[in-house]
This record gives sequence, C-alpha cells and structure tokens, in this order.
Amino acid sequence: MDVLEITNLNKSYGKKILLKNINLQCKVGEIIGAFGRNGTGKSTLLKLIFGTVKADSIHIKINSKTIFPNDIISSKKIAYLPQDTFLPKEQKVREIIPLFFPNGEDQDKIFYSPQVSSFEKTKVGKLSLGQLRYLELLIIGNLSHTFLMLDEPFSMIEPIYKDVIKDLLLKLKKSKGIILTDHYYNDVFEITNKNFIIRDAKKIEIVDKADLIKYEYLKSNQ
Ligand SMILES: Nc1ncnc2c1ncn2[C@@H]1O[C@H](COP(=O)(O)OP(=O)(O)OP(=O)(O)O)[C@@H](O)[C@H]1O
Repeated sequence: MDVLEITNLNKSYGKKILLKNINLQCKVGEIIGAFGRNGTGKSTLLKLIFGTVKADSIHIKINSKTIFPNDIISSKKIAYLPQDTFLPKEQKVREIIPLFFPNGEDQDKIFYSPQVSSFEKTKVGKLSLGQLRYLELLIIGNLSHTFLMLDEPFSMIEPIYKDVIKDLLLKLKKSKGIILTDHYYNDVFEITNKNFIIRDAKKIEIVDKADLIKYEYLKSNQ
C-alpha cells in the first residue's frame, strides 16, 4: 500500500508563521479533509506538498523514499487540482481529453465516465461550474499519479454535480490517496476517512462537526 509522508513542514510569510511543524500521512485508500478559516494556509499546504510553493522546511517521503520538492512534478506521483480552472476555455471537451491522454483506451475511460457524453461537444468556457470541476477531476484523477491534492472540489458546485464528484472521489480512492480542502464541510465529512483543522499554524486532528465548533471554525448554531 503506497504511503505519502510529510514531516517537519514549516512555512512563514515574513514574520507571519503560517504552518508550524506539520506532520501528515496519507495512504492509498484514504481521503483526508483539511479545514481551517480563510487564510489559515490550506491552499498553501497543498502547494507546498505539490512543490510549487517553497517551504521553509519540508520532508516528503513516498513509501519511505525521500522526494525533494524540485522533483515532485517530474516524479508524477503527486497531482494537484488548483482552486482556479486550468483548462483552455475556447476548446471543446472532446478536443481537450486527447491533450492529456494520447492513448485511446485512456481517453475512453473519460469519455465513458458518467455524464461526459452530455457535455463532450461543449466548449470548456460554456460548461456549468459543476461540469467543469467534474471534468478537471476526471482528468487529474485519471492520470497515473498516486496522490491527489484537491483544492476546493465542491466550491460553488450545484448539488447534482457534487454527488457525481463524490462518487468519482470514492471510486478514485480505491487506487489513490487524496488530501482535499473545502469549506463545504458536510460534503467533505461524507467522503473522508480522516480530517484535521489548521488553527494557529498547527494541525489538529478532528472527527466531526462538533470539533469544527470546538475549534471555532463554525458557530454552534450553524
Ligand atoms: N506569496 C505570498 N506572500 C505573502 N503572503 C501570502 C502569499 N501567499 C499566501 N499568502 C498568505 O498566506 C495566508 C494563507 O493563504 P492560503 O491561500 O493558503 O489560505 P487558505 O487557508 O487556503 O484560505 P481560503 O480558505 O481563503 O482559501 C493568507 O493570509 C495569504 O494572504
């Protein structure tokens, strides 16, 4: 079973300590949810693990083997879904899929995924937010990368596509380990095995909504 281990992660911006001595482990078969108020460093955490933001210190191991931050992208072990879309707006969905998957069999996995036939002829710029996020997740999730860092997969998504996305993530976790962050906490709790909150730069393990209240992410009447 593949394991991603992050230890001794520290990140400051100027005098502000954003993340202090964070340790985190993610195994294939797990979906881990990261919570925290705006600006606590959740997106930064995912980018540090993906290697696109430089840490003050970080040690990343996959199956006990160290991977240096500069080698993460080329190792093709960790994939990252950014908050903002990364697909060109003017191209149709069916033109985009072969750009990521030259092999016909791999393309078919996407073309025959639920819902895709209903929007494959549509230009990316004309997709609903739910269709777009789902398409991005299908692309990222069908790459060979074992670990997925997902920044806000549910944000602003209509309920029907949230369910399609949840089904996809539950299917993907059979062969991947996933760390995701989103403020839509009910959707996150529905699919995660483990959760944590970032508070005062530290990572605190949590289990449920009561903990989100305890750590002042939610008010008790929400
Ligand atoms: N390049 C940078 N220089 C200085 N400060 C930065 C930089 N990038 C991010 N920050 C700050 O770091 C903090 C954490 O940002 P980050 O986007 O990781 O938060 P977040 O927890 O994902 O927030 P949200 O829930 O709003 O998405 C913010 O205060 C942000 O302003």
